[in-house]
Amino acid sequence: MASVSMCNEVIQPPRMFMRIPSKNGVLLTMPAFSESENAMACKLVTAYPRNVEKGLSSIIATVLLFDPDTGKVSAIMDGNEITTWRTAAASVVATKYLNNQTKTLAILGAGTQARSHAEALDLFFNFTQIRIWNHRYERAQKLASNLEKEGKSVVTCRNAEECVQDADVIVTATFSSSPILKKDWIKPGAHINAIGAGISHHSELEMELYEIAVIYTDDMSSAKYELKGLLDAGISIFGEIGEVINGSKSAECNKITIFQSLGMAVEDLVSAKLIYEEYKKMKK
Ligand SMILES: NC(=O)C1=CN([C@@H]2O[C@H](COP(=O)(O)OP(=O)(O)OC[C@H]3O[C@@H](n4cnc5c(N)ncnc54)[C@H](O)[C@@H]3O)[C@@H](O)[C@H]2O)C=CC1
Ligand SMILES: O=C([O-])C1=[NH+]CCC1
Repeated sequence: MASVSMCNEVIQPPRMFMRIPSKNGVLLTMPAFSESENAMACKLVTAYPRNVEKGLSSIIATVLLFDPDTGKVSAIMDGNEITTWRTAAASVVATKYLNNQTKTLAILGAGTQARSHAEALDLFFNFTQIRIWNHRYERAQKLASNLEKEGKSVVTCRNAEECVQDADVIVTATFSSSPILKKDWIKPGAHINAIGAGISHHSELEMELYEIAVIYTDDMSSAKYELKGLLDAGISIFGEIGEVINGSKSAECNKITIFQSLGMAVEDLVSAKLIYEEYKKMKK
């Protein structure tokens, strides 16, 4: 039986993955309950990297919000925007605690998460420069031109090494199943938000980088399953971002830090509850 992340007030079992190899897709079910919010939800989210060729999002999510007192469904809502922004919001928090230099932001990837990370991180840290690399260069150019319309200073790079050189904060947000970020390219003290994945959550960064960095994650009980590849290779996860926030773990800002984001159901839960409450106010 899988262990359940159950602090005093949140119940969040490890999510279920149903892989569909013939379609190169995966369906995840992500339930959570919060005592203090008196809220219960379950996100259903699919990841189909090849959807891009069909003009669809590669991540498609739906959130069911329940009345926690009866178990009755109170709302079914689109979960794409929730997933897009709550993931970037978690990276903003990680960056705030794990980095004290925020001049240059480098983003590897140019899809939905790359965009939300550029916007959310820049809103909070006001970078001097944002650099973008993507394996399809035209997509990097397209994202850069959209961000420039919002008045941001953006540079596109032809290779990932050039993009991350001397960067203070790095985001990886791709479907790459082989490393796109290497240890030797990164300056001491840089902070990495590792968001994306191919087959496993930790495929975007080379193993040597994990070996020298201090690794944080969002949920240790999920990490036992979803970061098994790292743990089996003898690499340890230093702690949760929440433990840095509550002071029980240190923020090793002078070292290379990695926030290995998995995505938590409780993030979707609180976002969905907020949206539902705003919706009810509007209907009055
Ligand atoms: N940690 C979390 O909570 C979340 C993680 N994700 C992950 O973030 C990643 C990006 O998601 P989205 O931005 O929604 O997808 P997207 O499809 O909008 O963007 C994907 C990006 O990866 C690039 N890419 C695709 N295959 C690649 C390859 N083999 N090598 C290098 N680059 C490649 C694409 O060109 C594009 O720039 C995915 O791995 C997804 O599973 C998504 C949502 C939440
Ligand atoms: O937390 C999340 O929603 C996801 N994590 C990886 C793909 C979608």
